[in-house]
Amino acid sequence: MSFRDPSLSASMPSSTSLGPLYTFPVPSFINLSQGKSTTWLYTTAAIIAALLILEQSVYRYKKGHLPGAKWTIPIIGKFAESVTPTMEGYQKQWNSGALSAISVFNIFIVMASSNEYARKILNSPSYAEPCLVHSAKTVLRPDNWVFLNGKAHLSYRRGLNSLFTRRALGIYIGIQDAITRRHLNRWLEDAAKEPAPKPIMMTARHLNMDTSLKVFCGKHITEEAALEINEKYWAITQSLELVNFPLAIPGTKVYKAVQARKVALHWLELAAHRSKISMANGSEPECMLDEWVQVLADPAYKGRREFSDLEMAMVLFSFLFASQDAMSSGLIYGFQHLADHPEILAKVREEQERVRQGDMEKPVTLEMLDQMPYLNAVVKESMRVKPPVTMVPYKTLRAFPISDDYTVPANSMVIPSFFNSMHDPQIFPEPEEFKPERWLDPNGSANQNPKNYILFGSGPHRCIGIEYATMNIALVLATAAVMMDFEHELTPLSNEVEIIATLFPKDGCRLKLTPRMQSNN
Ligand code: HEM
Repeated sequence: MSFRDPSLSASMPSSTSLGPLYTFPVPSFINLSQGKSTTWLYTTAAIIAALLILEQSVYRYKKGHLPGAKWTIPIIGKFAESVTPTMEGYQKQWNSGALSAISVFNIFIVMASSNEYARKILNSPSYAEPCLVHSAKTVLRPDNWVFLNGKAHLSYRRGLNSLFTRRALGIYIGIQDAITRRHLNRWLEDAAKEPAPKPIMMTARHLNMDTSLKVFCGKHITEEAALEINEKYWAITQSLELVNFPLAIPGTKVYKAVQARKVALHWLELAAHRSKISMANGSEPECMLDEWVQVLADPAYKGRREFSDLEMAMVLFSFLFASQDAMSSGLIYGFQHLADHPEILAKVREEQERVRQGDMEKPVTLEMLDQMPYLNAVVKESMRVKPPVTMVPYKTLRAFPISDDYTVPANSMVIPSFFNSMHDPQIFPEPEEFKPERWLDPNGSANQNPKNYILFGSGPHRCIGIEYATMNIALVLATAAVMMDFEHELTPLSNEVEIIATLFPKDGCRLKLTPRMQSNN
């Protein structure tokens, strides 16, 4: 029934039961109980109609002149689209205007698709703060540091910066190199047994998870623990829908994700405990936890010194949460782009030969990565074409005058979207094309407009793991390029995008892998 149905509003006054003012003589032939139920029926209908009209009026008022549907679907709004999002749907929304409006379950949402507005939201902490998806607080635990804002966030985050210094990255890269080789060798062994092309979706996710866990915890986490976390983590990814069943009751996605988080936190907490013992016994730092414990013990360190095992575990879990899907997406598209562009893969291999001086077994160091500008351009370009994170939900703390003629109401969701910034044809001519060369010219429009490369966000919540993430994707792609040939089996779904928290090729990127003679290109 439409809320605009005139017969409905016409019947409203006579059907309300607001006391003596509206009492009518009831003919004696009408049975009293039937009369009462009819009155209740009309009353309920009137209330519902009033609420529906109110809902529409509030939506129209908040939307103002922004593009977007004139009316919102009663109660659920664009819920159906948010459950099965498509790139085409998002693109339509982004292209409808630099700011556009939608509503889902009466949450008023403003999408900001231009670079200017996206950056403005990310850099206006007094007006808007990150709110992540609805399930994130339950999955991560509300006391996780990522939910801090303002000064408390700033000072907590400052303490964590020491985990991503060049010195720390120098420790991590050795671990990344070893884990990557181990996994890629396993990929090749499996391919030798079953040579047909197979999707790398889950194997690449496993490689990422294993790398992260070993970088974070080193020898303080067992193989069994790492395997168990990897197996259970998929439940967490699946719970990251924009709107989810709100209660974590058995059977729901959020419940399963919470169980997975409990397992992960248990192992990470144990690892923190072991790291503290190991460092107290005078060991050299071998992973992120060790580095953290050592920094805290440094007499020159000025921040808070005491972190319980659980608190450290929650920080590491926040890193897993922030990185697992984004890094996997970046990696899988990296493989797909290289496989689809053999001429670019050949240039990556040329550079590897040169920097590794023919010794393909030599572990990659930070200094070697510095000498691989082409590889870095490949990684940058691959994530520009298919940005793993296309948007981040923020919420307004108060009315936010985002432009001269529009103010986002308080308590709205406001979503900076990154896709259009990174596909702006003025800055990235032929934006859909994979062209690493555009990053090699320091005077080219890509390098001259760094604000458009908004892949990792901007402002106080900008990604803390940028260097770590890019170096890991670079290292895996470079190692794969020298160890194996990968042939992409193109299917009708290869260029279709699946959105599962981040972007993935719908067919999972089906590769045929064969070992490579390492000395030729
Ligand atoms: C390709 C990989 C990655 C992408 C595309 C990515 C992207 C992002 C984006 C867009 C944000 C939100 C920024 C904002 O609101 O302005 C973010 C935040 C964050 N990322 Fe990443 N990220 C990646 C990898 C990582 C890794 C490897 C880590 C940690 C090891 C990490 C840790 C975080 C954390 C902790 C935050 C929240 C920061 C805060 O609130 O202060 N991310 N990331």
